Amino acid sequence: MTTAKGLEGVVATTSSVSSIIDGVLTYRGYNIDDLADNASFEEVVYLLWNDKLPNKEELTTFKKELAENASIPKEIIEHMKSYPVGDVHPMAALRSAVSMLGLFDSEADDMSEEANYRKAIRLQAQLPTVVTAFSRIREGKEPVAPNTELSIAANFLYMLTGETPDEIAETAFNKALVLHADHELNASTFTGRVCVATLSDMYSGVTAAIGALKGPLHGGANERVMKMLTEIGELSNVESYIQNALDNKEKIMGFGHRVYKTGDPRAKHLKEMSRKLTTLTGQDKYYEMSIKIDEMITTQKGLLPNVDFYSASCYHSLGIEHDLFTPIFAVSRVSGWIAHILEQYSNNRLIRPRADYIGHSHQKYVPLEQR
Ligand SMILES: CC(=O)SCCNC(=O)CCNC(=O)[C@H](O)C(C)(C)COP(=O)(O)OP(=O)(O)OC[C@H]1O[C@@H](n2cnc3c(N)ncnc32)[C@H](O)[C@@H]1OP(=O)(O)O
Ligand SMILES: O=C([O-])CC(=O)C(=O)O
Repeated sequence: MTTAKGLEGVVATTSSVSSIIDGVLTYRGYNIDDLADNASFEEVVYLLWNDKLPNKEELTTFKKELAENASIPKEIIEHMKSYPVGDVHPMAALRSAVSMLGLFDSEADDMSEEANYRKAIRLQAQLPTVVTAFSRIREGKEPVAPNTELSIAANFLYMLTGETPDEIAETAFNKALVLHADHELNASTFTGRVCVATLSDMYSGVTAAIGALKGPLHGGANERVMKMLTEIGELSNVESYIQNALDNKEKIMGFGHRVYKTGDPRAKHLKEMSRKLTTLTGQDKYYEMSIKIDEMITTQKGLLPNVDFYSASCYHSLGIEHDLFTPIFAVSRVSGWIAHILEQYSNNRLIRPRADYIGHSHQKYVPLEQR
């Protein structure tokens, strides 16, 4: 048996959802650069699930289906109100609420293709509502009901603040959602696929994936990037802060990637968005600090920024609480998780690798009273 620590380089499945080939990311064969510059998030979700871009009529119907399914059961809102104030991370709240959504879905265990598609719509539509409702509840405010006239991007910001966002904010947020939607066999997607490969239900798969995304080596890195920028505080502090972290062999959040060694193609879009948004909102110091960190890490470690690095200053400029950054990742990535879950169901085999046993052997059982 050969072992690959962290399954590095192991090809665990075939997939036609997204690809990373020679550093180029595509969703269903469409280059991410084209999608980021031109597509709505809803178009991308449709593409991921249906293997084709929607025409106008299909998109209108799809958006309507999503809008009509965005409300969440009042019991889930009441449940969120009972969480210990100040102690609950929004990713933990999201993980619990998504699991709970399954309790209120009478089709949760219906594994037919039709029921799975209806659940996909409900999950995609409801995740933004859960995240924004939790954010308001912990601030002592009532959740804002989804507005069926708005796009997913605009609706998220609307439900968060109670105000319809301007075009700049909506466009930027839409682009961020497009860029985060799918990413081949990343850790959370793999987790979701492992879960449903036992023929477990979609809610279990998405709940498991949320748990995997939460970690700082994966989706949780974007919140940590902002923590680092906040701790640094000023451009003049970057050098000593980063040098100290590197000397102490600490990992710098938002840098490095298991697959990309010549750069994450999403980062340039987020870098430009960060430049624009920080300038517009008078927060340019966060962009300047990010550029300086980027230069230092690239020069000293040869590591490049990943999707989580510049997204942090983007979301900060949009006035979003820092611990909501990873839940926002989930609001987008649920589209990719679902595409992979549907692909797994359509050609399933249990995922069960082996472990190379390195523990004790030939141990002799000693009765309790003799130990
Ligand atoms: C959406 C996403 O999930 S993108 C990734 C988000 N995560 C982060 O930004 C967290 C910071 N980055 C990392 O921890 C890593 O680069 C990962 C987890 C993304 C990829 O890791 P792997 O491919 O497993 O590389 P691994 O962690 O083994 O690192 C290899 C070497 O590079 C170093 N390294 C990797 N990333 C970093 C970093 N961000 N800062 C400093 N050193 C780093 C490691 O310390 C290690 O050095 P060593 O060989 O001297 O021990
Ligand atoms: O692919 C990965 O390992 C992590 C990543 O960038 C993502 O999930 O977007």
